[in-house]
Amino acid sequence: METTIIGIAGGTGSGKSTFTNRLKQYFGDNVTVIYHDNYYKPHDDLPFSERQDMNYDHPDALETGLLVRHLEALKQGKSIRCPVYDFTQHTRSDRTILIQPSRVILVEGILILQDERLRELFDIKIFVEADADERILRRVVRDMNERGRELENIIEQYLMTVKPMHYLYVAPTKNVADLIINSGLNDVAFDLVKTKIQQLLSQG
Ligand SMILES: Nc1ncnc2c1ncn2[C@@H]1O[C@H](COP(=O)(O)OP(=O)(O)O)[C@@H](O)[C@H]1O
Ligand SMILES: O=c1ccn([C@@H]2O[C@H](COP(=O)(O)O)[C@@H](O)[C@H]2O)c(=O)[nH]1
Repeated sequence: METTIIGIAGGTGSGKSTFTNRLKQYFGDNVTVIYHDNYYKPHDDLPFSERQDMNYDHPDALETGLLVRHLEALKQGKSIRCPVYDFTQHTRSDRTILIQPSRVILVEGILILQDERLRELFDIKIFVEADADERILRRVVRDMNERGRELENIIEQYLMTVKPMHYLYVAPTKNVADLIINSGLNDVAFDLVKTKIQQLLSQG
């Protein structure tokens, strides 16, 4: 089976999960989704207070080599066990998820287009664009509701690491994207990518 891998990047809060999850909801088991976020390095050897202050927006924070090996295995028709990251604890959980190979694989994450090995594996590279003020506002709401964070901590992390790393490592990757999408809720972009995936699935 041929495999097409689509990378979906964008800054934090840009709407890349929203866009990816909409495709997953539409295609169900015909499409596999892998989140780079699940490949954050584990730090259970450190106390929570130290884990809280780490830079999670630098490429070195992620075990990207493992993701590369997993994508290569999926391309070869092998299943993989994907790690599961726990954002409330800032470390990897004990769980893994069994992921089966499929015709189309979506890979989502802030830094996926920054890594040359991943770029080589992607057949289509998408960047979801959104203004910085909208992204941080969404992140505040999301991190407080879903990731157990407090406002002060979100603001400090944003100014110390998230914002500078975004401009150093994430924003420049817009230039290597095949497609730049204005918002994760963009219906035209959704229809275009949906049609492309339908075409790939019908080719088998
Ligand atoms: N265009 C949009 N308008 C309003 N809210 C949005 C939009 N895109 C995403 N959101 C909301 O913002 C939050 C973060 O979006 P998400 O897709 O998780 O971002 P990312 O995966 O890029 O960090 C979610 O609660 C989502 O529902
Ligand atoms: O332990 C961690 C690991 C990551 N983060 C933050 O997550 C975002 C990336 O996730 P998005 O869903 O794209 O927003 C990244 O900006 C890291 O700062 C974290 O806070 N803690």
